[in-house]
Amino acid sequence: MASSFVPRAVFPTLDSLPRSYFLGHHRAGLSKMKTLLSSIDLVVECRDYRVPLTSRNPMFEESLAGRPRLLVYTKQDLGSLGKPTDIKREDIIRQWHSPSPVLFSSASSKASTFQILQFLTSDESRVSSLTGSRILVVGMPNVGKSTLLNSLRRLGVKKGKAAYTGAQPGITRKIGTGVKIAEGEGDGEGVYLVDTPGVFVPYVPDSEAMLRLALVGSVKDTIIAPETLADYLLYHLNKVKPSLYSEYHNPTNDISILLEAVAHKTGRLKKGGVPDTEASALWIIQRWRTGHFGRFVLDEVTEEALEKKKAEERGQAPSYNQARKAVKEAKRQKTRQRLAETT
Ligand SMILES: Nc1nc2c(ncn2[C@@H]2O[C@H](COP(=O)(O)OP(=O)(O)OP(=O)(O)O)[C@@H](O)[C@H]2O)c(=O)[nH]1
Repeated sequence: MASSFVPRAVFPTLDSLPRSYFLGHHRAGLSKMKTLLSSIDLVVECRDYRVPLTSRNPMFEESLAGRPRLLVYTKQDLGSLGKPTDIKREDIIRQWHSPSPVLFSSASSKASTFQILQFLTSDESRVSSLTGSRILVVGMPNVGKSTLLNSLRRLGVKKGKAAYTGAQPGITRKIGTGVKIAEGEGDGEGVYLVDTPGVFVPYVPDSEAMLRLALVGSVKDTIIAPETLADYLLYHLNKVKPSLYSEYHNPTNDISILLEAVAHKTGRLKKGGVPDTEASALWIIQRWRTGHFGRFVLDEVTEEALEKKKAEERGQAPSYNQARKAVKEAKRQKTRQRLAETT
């Protein structure tokens, strides 16, 4: 019976999970951003609303310091129901970034795009009178940078799509030349947005943080087994409201039971009617990413959690080299372990 169901209190630590997804084009993108900085008036850093703490990439703060920053929390529609708890969370996020301004956006909300456009076009002091204003849009992979750019352009200069978007990370590979999102007074003037490739954090401190980033789509779906990711989603669904998947099964902590039920109900079956659990896992994950199976935040955003996160960052934010060393050491350990198991 549903009333006797007890969700898992913790998700197990998965030591074998990769902790890095820092690719060649991430590093190249970041270096190019640094070289552009002198011609940039403002940095818009996009973060995913569903992982406000986990999606912080310290490399943006380090590499792009010295320029004013606007924080835009994207995909608000996937994490907020507009309830008092959501509004409280947004207040905490604003306080966290103060004095940098913070705005929240949903691709489907013209009002949120309008608010961002107003901000980007209103501060006269940022606009250089000869070249117009140049704004760099940065963020983790798949956070919605290109979508935001297109929405701003549509609203600001009534023009169509200028940047490719897609459900998997890594669609934008190169830094663009600048897309006009608002007209200026003279020739060549206006507000220009420069789209950039998403850059992943060099090292993810724990397996749960990696699962969160993978669940929101910052990591390609081939990096973590879909069943593992679906299990992590189930852990959250059960914490939020197990009835979110009642169409498929009664509350359960066993992902294989849920995946089999989904496979049968949606026809994801292999030869001989065997449930295709991998395809079912991918389907559940995709459905959640598009707002089905509930709209909620994966990070715990409370004043205490924020203080804890800040203390952790002060104490142990690893440099890129330290992170690489840690990844290499983890790989070495794995190889040693494998060798020991085979001898
Ligand atoms: N529901 C919802 N989906 C969004 C929103 N913004 C973007 N998306 C979706 O998120 C996915 C990624 O969007 P992109 O704009 O391609 O992300 P990006 O940050 O440019 O990605 P990279 O190319 O990896 O840098 C797409 O499937 C978008 O449709 C939003 O506000 N709400």
